Amino acid sequence: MPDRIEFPKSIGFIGCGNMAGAMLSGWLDAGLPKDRVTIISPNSKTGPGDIAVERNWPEGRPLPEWLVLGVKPQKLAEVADWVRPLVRPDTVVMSILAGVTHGSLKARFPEAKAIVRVMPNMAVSIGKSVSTGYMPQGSDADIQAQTTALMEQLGQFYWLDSESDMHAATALAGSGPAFLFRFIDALSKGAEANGIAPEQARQMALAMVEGAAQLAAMSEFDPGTLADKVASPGGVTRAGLNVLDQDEALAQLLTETLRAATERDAEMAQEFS
Ligand SMILES: NC(=O)C1=CN([C@@H]2O[C@H](COP(=O)(O)OP(=O)(O)OC[C@H]3O[C@@H](n4cnc5c(N)ncnc54)[C@H](O)[C@@H]3O)[C@@H](O)[C@H]2O)C=CC1
Ligand SMILES: O=C(O)[C@@H]1CCC=N1
Repeated sequence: MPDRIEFPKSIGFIGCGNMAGAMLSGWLDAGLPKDRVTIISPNSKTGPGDIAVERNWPEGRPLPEWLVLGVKPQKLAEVADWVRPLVRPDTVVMSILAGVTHGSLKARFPEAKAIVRVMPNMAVSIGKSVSTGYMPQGSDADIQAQTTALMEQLGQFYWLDSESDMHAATALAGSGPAFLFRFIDALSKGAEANGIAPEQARQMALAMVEGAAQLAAMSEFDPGTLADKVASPGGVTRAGLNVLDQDEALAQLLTETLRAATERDAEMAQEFS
């Protein structure tokens, strides 16, 4: 468990859907007091922790110290015009938007004290994300430290030196859970095809992945070595690994998967910045 931190006195969320909502849940669990949070979003009535969702910044409420941008990248242009007045010289803007560059955010919110990009994943809600962050060199060290502290409440956190690395980091750590969910689904369907009842196949596939991931995380051996430890010569596992390893089928598939996601993130940087 990370140390308990001093949360900002006030945090606003512009958009609080799947991802920003999961971050907020994680922070509430980590001790962020609800009364420091303001959520603005057009659709729902309440957000995580039953916090009321507002349509506009509530009249008379002091502007937030930190403002988390949680809308889709496609919405940024539309949202920026009315969000700009909420951003003052003492506001830190945290963006979770895929692709959208620091420079573009700076151009939209020139008054901000600092702009920080972070790329979380959905496991923030259980404190198990692996997230990355980017701020240009020479950025305010205190803000960087506060960002680290905030993000470490949600799992592991790594700063990237180069913003362009955010593309590959987003593909691996941001999108990665979706790839793994597909993998679990495929394992489950494979077991079904071999006669295991669907619900049991799903539960077994999930439990196996959870156990294997924890074991790999705790092990002194790297995953490649662990795979070989499971496989007896001429045995069951080797027969399966031969399929995955034939012409490096799985390695190639995942390389292509990550390349496609990385390239899309770079494209989005052009489209939405
Ligand atoms: N879903 C994920 O696993 C991850 C998503 N992200 C980023 O998080 C951002 C949000 O993605 P999701 O949470 O998946 O989408 P989402 O659709 O669940 O959330 C977007 C939220 O923005 C709200 N919204 C729409 N128009 C708005 C407006 N004009 N003003 C205020 N709020 C508005 C929506 O009502 C919704 O609650 C994206 O920029 C995405 O790149 C980053 C990492 C992982
Ligand atoms: O799919 C997306 O664009 C976002 C970024 C990473 C996860 N979801």
